[in-house]
Amino acid sequence: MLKVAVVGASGYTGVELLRILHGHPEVGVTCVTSEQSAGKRISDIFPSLRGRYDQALENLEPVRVAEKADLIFTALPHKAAMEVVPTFLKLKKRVVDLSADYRLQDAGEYEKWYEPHMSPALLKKAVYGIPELRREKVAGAALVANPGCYPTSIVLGLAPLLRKKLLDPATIIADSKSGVSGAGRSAKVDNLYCEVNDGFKAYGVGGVHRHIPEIEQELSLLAGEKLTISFTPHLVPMDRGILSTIYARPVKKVTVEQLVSLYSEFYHGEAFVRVLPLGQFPSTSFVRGSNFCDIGLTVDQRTGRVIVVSAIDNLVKGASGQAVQNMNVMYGFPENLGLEGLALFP
Ligand SMILES: NC(=O)C1=CN([C@@H]2O[C@H](COP(=O)(O)OP(=O)(O)OC[C@H]3O[C@@H](n4cnc5c(N)ncnc54)[C@H](OP(=O)(O)O)[C@@H]3O)[C@@H](O)[C@H]2O)C=CC1
Ligand SMILES: CC(=O)N[C@@H](CCC(=O)OP(=O)(O)O)C(=O)O
Repeated sequence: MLKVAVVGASGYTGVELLRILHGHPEVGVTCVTSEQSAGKRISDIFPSLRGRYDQALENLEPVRVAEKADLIFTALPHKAAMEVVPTFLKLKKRVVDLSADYRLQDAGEYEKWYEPHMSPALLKKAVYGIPELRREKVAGAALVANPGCYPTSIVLGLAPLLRKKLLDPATIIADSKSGVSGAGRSAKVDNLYCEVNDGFKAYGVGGVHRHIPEIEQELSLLAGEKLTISFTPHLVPMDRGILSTIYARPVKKVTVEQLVSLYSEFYHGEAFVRVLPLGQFPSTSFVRGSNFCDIGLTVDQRTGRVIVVSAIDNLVKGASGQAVQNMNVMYGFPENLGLEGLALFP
């Protein structure tokens, strides 16, 4: 039995990890932490866990956490994660970090978009964990940087076209919409019911969202050249889900049939990427609660642009499901263990 700790278990991605790990036959959760609710039972905060996870939330004391677990999921805000991850690694524990702290390879970029990095040497050692694209490196990693939710939907959405160098890399526009759980569980006026329930808004407009360097890093690696993108996130009145609509100009004429066959081949054998048949496009409802990324494809006949629509659940393939998928790869478990049975809502 692999002993795991969920650090930040009182947050949305933390409780989603518990939901998923409950169905994982190889894992026992030996430690859960919280900042404000230490001492309370986790099932008092999330009553759906009653009878399954009733243990007390602990304060985050890294050495104590490390004593109790072999693998630690850090489901903390950025900065809080890099305050503890180096200690876990020093104590020879493996870490899947759900925050943004180890996703960028370049400390200067991290400082530009976030703040000065506290353990820049670890940026080179961390593996950006999209298993479909980097399975072997994930398998041997001590520290996996679990990707952001928007980046997951965009990187999986563009990987086949970029690897085959079929896109003009200067023409990519990604327009993404997220449910409100993407902003986390802590109280913020912008996320109150009356602020979000009856409207649909863009935010981070004009190339300022902190996921931009992460998306550009990964797309540039796929393309084999440095590229920039236009990215605009939107907040939608729903709990969960991300839908990204991505536009780009192909370098040569491509048909819809060719696109569907390119993607079907690229993702052949992947448990969690579903390329939809010609003429079909995903909805966030298709992937709700599951670890799937659904992708629909077409070519705009008037402009010649390729259009990719990808849908994920931000808390599952966009966070905790992908984290468990990474864990499965790291420990040699079947990659879909504990993930296959997640609800398929009709
Ligand atoms: N929500 C999403 O869809 C996604 C989130 N992520 C990333 O995953 C991480 C977790 O996100 P999410 O679960 O949404 O966040 P939440 O705000 O819902 O939860 C954060 C958790 O961290 C704890 N915490 C906060 N600050 C500290 C601190 N200084 N020391 C110790 N514990 C602390 C909180 O405890 P308490 O409850 O006591 O405040 C809570 O358990 C973030 O980095 C986020 O950006 C990544 C992909 C998707
Ligand atoms: C709706 C919403 O607010 N979403 C968050 C992204 C959540 C996320 O996954 O970001 P990190 O993992 O990189 O922290 C945002 O736009 O900041």
